[in-house]
Amino acid sequence: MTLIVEAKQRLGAFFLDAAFTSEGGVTALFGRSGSGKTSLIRIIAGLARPDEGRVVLDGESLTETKAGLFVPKHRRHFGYVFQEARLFPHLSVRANLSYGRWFAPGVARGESFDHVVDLLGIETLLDRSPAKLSGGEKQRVAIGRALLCSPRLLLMDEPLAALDEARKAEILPYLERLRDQTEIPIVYVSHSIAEVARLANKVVVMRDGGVEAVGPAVDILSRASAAFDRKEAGALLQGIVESFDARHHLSTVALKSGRLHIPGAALTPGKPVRIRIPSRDVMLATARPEGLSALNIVEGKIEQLSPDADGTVEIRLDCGGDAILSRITALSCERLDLRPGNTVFAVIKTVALEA
Ligand SMILES: Nc1ncnc2c1ncn2[C@@H]1O[C@H](COP(=O)(O)OP(=O)(O)OP(=O)(O)O)[C@@H](O)[C@H]1O
Repeated sequence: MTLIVEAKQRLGAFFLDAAFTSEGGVTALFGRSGSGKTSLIRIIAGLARPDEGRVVLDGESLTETKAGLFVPKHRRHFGYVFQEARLFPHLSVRANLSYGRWFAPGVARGESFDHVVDLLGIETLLDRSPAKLSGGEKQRVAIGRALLCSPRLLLMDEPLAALDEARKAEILPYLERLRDQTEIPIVYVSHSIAEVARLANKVVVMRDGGVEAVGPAVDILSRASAAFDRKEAGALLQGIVESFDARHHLSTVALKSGRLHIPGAALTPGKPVRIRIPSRDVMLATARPEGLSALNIVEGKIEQLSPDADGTVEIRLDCGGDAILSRITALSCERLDLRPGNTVFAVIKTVALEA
């Protein structure tokens, strides 16, 4: 699967000028509110025509302004999931799901009804009406309906934004299954680092209508960027579960830089996992600390210091090939006399497991 997107469009005072390609999996369009994510996904969907540009899926041009070509939305055979589930209130869940089938092209390979119901865990909801579903359940049904249209591409615009944290946590594993168990490529719009860190293979960072950065999730999310919410910024690392200590409820995950101990869920040894370390939860020490309750202390070399106007500094460490970010005050940075090339010890307070 190859998707090529190039678009220039003037929208009032806003100018969208963005391009990216996707090779399948989940491609996240990530950026702050107003950066142009929805405008770009509307162009991919065929809901809007760019002033200049093209959308090409597997060699087939769907939008090609130079040639005056524009395939309308309903003939693109894409699936859509929006922030609000938009189910038909007068139809049961089953009828809502079956509705999608009407729009599936006759010869489409398609997911079977039973498989989609199973994938999304909605079997017990089939005879209910949408009014009797929670927000998370409605959204799972909306995803099911989109899947049953046998889409060539699934476009998801902030599908979790309207849900509270508990509902988000409930639905994320289903999105992971969707990514891992179907071959449908997904373009996923979000401004949440946690969601993108968990789901995306590739990340396109949008800023002021343009593409600020594009690349594998693990690389992009570990970079300092103005597009990231300060509270959420941090490093994303890839590791393998080594062991689980049932007595202490602690998993050990092997990274390039060593091992991290992660409290909570029992993880299966051998399983690849993604780990996110928020930069504000990483303290630095110039000597290996002793007598500290923190379980995770990693040695690294300072690669880069990026001071901010608010009196803090983001420090990027190279820890044996893994990048770890730390945000500390400019005063601490001065007192410790931190400079590029120095060896330091990162004291990690929290580690979030993303998959
Ligand atoms: N039809 C339009 N006319 C004028 N301005 C527009 C139009 N559509 C979008 N804009 C402007 O373009 C900018 C980008 O909007 P867009 O909805 O693409 O951003 P976004 O990144 O999806 O934001 P959010 O995360 O808040 O949904 C905004 O400043 C918006 O006001």
